[in-house]
Amino acid sequence: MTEFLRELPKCEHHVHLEGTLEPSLLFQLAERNNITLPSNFPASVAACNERYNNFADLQDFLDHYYVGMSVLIKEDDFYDLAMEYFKRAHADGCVHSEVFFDPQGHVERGIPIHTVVSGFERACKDANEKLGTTNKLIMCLLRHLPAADGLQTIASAAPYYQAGVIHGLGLDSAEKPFPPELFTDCYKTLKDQFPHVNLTAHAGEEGDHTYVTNSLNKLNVTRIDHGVNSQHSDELMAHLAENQVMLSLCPMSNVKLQVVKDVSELPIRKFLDAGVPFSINSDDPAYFGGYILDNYIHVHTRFGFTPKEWTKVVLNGINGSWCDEHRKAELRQKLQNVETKFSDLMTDN
Ligand SMILES: Nc1ncnc2[nH]cnc12
Ligand SMILES: [Zn+2]
Repeated sequence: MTEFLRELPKCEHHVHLEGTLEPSLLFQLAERNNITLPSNFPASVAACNERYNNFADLQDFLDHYYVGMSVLIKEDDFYDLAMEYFKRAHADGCVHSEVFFDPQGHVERGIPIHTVVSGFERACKDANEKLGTTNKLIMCLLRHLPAADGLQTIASAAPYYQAGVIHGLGLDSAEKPFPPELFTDCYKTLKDQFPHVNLTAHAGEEGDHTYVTNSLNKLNVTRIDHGVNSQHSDELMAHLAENQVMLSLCPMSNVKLQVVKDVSELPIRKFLDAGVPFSINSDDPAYFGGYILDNYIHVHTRFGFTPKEWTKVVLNGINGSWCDEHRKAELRQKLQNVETKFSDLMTDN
């Protein structure tokens, strides 16, 4: 079954490039860039891994994550970070990734947005040429910063949206007490300027289901990142299913950040049965102990989806991706090839 899960042409829609910073690369970059980490930062790879098993909640993780990213200084650092992720995801059978990054976390440290985007863009191109994967960049706004800061960030990123280098806008960082409606102007401003831009937002991770509803209604997003708390509103569940609004779920993240004690407590079977589309993602894999395939395996061992159910999940991921129709058709063909290869597994319901 693991081989079947590996070979499925998986799409990842929820991964923060800064969250793919493995401790080994973090220390390597700290040395390369002469960065002294704060004295309370874990001093070794082993100490990092121990710390990563003990996040109290989202904020506790974020406090560490923002310090971790301080080792990223040069264009090559951003390139190396993204390229490591693309190689790792490819080894897991991920064929298409839509990746978040947090420019404000770099610009506020004096790193020009151009340095960040150029490094990531070059990695996207190289991954496409060398690995055959397709990749899209989604810029996120940090919701703990004022919307005015978000508007400035949007203005500074306009050339990259114009050039098609950045494809989407997201909203991340501490969810409570920063509800989506604080960023209505930011989303509207970008969408007015670039009507083809794709919109998403983190919602319903720690915030309740109204964060999901308000992201849909006030920000006009077409996708929701996490969204697990949608389960508490029947009306919202029906809306998500009827309008095929995809949730980008991150099972291992939800355990590490204490949203649930175990993946088995997540409403994944409920979403599947209700026809709410979702994809399975790694969020911040360097911090949460697993990349995309590990997340698939965690879900499989808890929910025992049949191969047919898995192909449905993967098909929903392809359909919910922001790649063009030609690429989607290619990915559907890859999925059919896997179904043929594993036809002896596909006989049940
Ligand atoms: N899981 C998460 N939720 C909100 N913001 C994030 N930034 C990185 N990971 C995040
Ligand atoms: Zn996230």
